[in-house]
Amino acid sequence: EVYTALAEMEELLETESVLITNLEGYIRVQENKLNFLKNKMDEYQREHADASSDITAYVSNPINAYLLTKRLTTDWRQVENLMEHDVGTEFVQNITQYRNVLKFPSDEDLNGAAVALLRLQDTYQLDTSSVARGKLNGIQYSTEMSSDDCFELGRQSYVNHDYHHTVLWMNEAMARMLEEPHNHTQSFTKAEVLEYLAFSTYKEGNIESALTMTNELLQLLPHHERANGNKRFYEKEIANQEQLKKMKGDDGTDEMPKSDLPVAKSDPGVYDITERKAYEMLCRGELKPSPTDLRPLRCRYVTNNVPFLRIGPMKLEEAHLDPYIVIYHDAMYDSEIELIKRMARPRFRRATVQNSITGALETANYRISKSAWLKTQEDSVIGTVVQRTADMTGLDMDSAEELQVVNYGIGGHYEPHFDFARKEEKRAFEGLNLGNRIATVLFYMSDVEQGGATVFTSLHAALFPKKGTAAFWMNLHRDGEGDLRTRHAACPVLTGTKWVSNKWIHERGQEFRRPCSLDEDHGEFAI
Ligand SMILES: O=C(O)CCC(=O)C(=O)O
Ligand SMILES: [Fe+2]
Repeated sequence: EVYTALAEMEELLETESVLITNLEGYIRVQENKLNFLKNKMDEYQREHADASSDITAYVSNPINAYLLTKRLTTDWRQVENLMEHDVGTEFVQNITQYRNVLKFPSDEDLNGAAVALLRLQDTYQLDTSSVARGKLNGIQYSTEMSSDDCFELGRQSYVNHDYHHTVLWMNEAMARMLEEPHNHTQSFTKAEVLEYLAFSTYKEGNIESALTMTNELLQLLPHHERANGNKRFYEKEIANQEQLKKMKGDDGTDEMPKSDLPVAKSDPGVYDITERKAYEMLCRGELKPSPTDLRPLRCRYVTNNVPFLRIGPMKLEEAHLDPYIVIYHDAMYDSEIELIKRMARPRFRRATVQNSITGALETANYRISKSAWLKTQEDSVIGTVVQRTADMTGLDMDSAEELQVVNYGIGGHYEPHFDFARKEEKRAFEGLNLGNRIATVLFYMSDVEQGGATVFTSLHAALFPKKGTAAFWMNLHRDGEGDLRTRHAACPVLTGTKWVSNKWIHERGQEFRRPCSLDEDHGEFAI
């Protein structure tokens, strides 16, 4: 599928350009054909008018008699042939051939792109009408959605049983339809929107509104069979509910739906929010560290006792103290980034996750991106980057995985996860025999216009991508146990594109560089 990475979406524009040229050609030959026929018709009309003014005189002239006969035989045959001849066949055939060579999105892609847009809408709390007007998080972009686009997004949501978004987008389609009364290319009717709206509103639990909309639909189409059936059903449901209320002696003053969700006891802003909420708030930049959290964080030049770094020390910025998370600046140069992207592009595959029970690699909606692996030996530039990673971390690279290059497409994200394998994930890294993933180095290979932060859901820390920087943290405590506080996620990309590379370093070979210890002391490691 193409929607999972922006790099592949670019190819779709090439496809579109070929299709436009083809359509232009088709329209041109159709126009030529129609122009020819129109000229013929004018000629016939002219002669015919002449003849009609004095029919007897006209046919008594032998030349006219001949010409009339000719017009209705060979000339007319030519017209008929042309009418019959489908000048478009060649162009339609072209399209069929393009399908084999050009990249075309599938229905699955359309669904993926729609779901991604809705995910962005939820995560960044974007209001429907702003999105439809091309405004994302307060920034106005040039694209707007037509009523048809809104309707299609509502329909996709409906197909996915996502009634919440169906209602939002069908309402928007309706509002836009009323604003564009002279739109002749609209592919849907008011009655259709009402049907989607009524049913989804019912599914969302509002039967009264569903009934009102169904009645409105029936005013337009009184014999609509399904709507009539639904109307009876909604009326019966409402009657049943009233009956139930009466039986319970409910006086109607307590209409709030009850919930048996636990009620937060302590500060709800900090402790009782679910991880999902924290994730989304971090992505929106709403959960910021307090000044007391920030005060001890420092920036400095480091040499890590590496001779090479003594000549050119690296810029280190502390992002979190315990667990220690640092950002290295200028960790990857633009020329290296360009080469790495170029090498990765042709090898992109949808990123997979490991099934914790079977150990099998599979795709999942909670990780949407494309990735490729680059070996250290493939190019001296990769070798340089890996050596720099060794210098930055003080860790041995022999046990590290290959460089994983990742590109996120529309709404691409990776929900909260650990990079290390937990005890129950016995089959993780099976066969490697290198131990668990002791550390992560995450290179940012692009700026991201909006969204795309890496967020640590239990630390409430967010790292916003900056091209050329690299984040580094240890995933394991000194006793080898996974550090649960390193749980992190990649927020959906709202606008722009996001490229990162992961270098995952394993336990083997680090015995002397990061000696283990029985206590789970997670003090600063050697850098
Ligand atoms: O892209 C990011 O910001 C984080 C990616 C990540 O956590 C991963 O690939 O394991
Ligand atoms: Fe990760």
